[in-house]
Amino acid sequence: MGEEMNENMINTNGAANSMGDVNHTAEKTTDSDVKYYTLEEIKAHNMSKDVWLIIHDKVYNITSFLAEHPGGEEVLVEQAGADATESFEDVGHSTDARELLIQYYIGELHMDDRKKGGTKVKYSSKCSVKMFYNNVTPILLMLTLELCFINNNKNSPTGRIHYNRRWLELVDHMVDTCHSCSCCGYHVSILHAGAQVFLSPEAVVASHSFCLEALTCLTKPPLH
Ligand code: HEM
Repeated sequence: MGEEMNENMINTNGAANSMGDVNHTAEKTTDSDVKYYTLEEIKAHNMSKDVWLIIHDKVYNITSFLAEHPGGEEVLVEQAGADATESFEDVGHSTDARELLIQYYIGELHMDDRKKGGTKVKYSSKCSVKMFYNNVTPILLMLTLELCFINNNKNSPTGRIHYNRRWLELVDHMVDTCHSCSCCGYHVSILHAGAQVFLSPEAVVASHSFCLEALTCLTKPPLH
């Protein structure tokens, strides 16, 4: 069975990590009742009606979630009793998916079975390039839009107000869809009109459609 945490063990509770991981243990247990499971114990729960997974050194009993998983039961059963960190992160699960995890949390992977340096997923250069383009492209697009608009409408105050309204809607939308990056928790911040807006790749991707919408809107004559 799981081993109670002793005083010499490192407490991983409450530590915000760079993976955008949800902090479960602080909500579910106190320091003294964190359960530690060995890899051997976890491996035993590898059947389609009994599935435990390790994600970022945390142990989840997801048996009751199998049928609800939007990505299907099969992918979860394939990972049963093992470390699913990499597959979980590869899919690029949303913040909602990460929050869902909380209710299935049962404990921590035993310290002796943890990989040195933690289970940080190494991102391929392809992923970094994708993240760079996801984050930088819409910002450049928005700046270009703004410059074009200022250039074309400098003599039209109504046009400027119209544009500002679109811009604010755009910013609001980004705030609404603010997430930490589903693969590494990375945030990008931009400063606009005194308000700090946090962008994640997901929010940025969402903003693409808004940028295009704004572009369409700006190409129409401003409302008078
Ligand atoms: C046990 C923890 C897991 C939870 C709570 C979870 C939750 C979710 C949720 C809520 C979604 C809907 C999309 C989203 O919100 O991101 C999803 C989609 C998906 N998940 Fe999971 N998931 C888990 C583990 C995994 C694992 C280990 C794999 C891979 C082996 C996986 C593969 C997928 C796939 C392929 C999709 C569909 C993505 C798509 O259609 O865009 N999931 N999951």
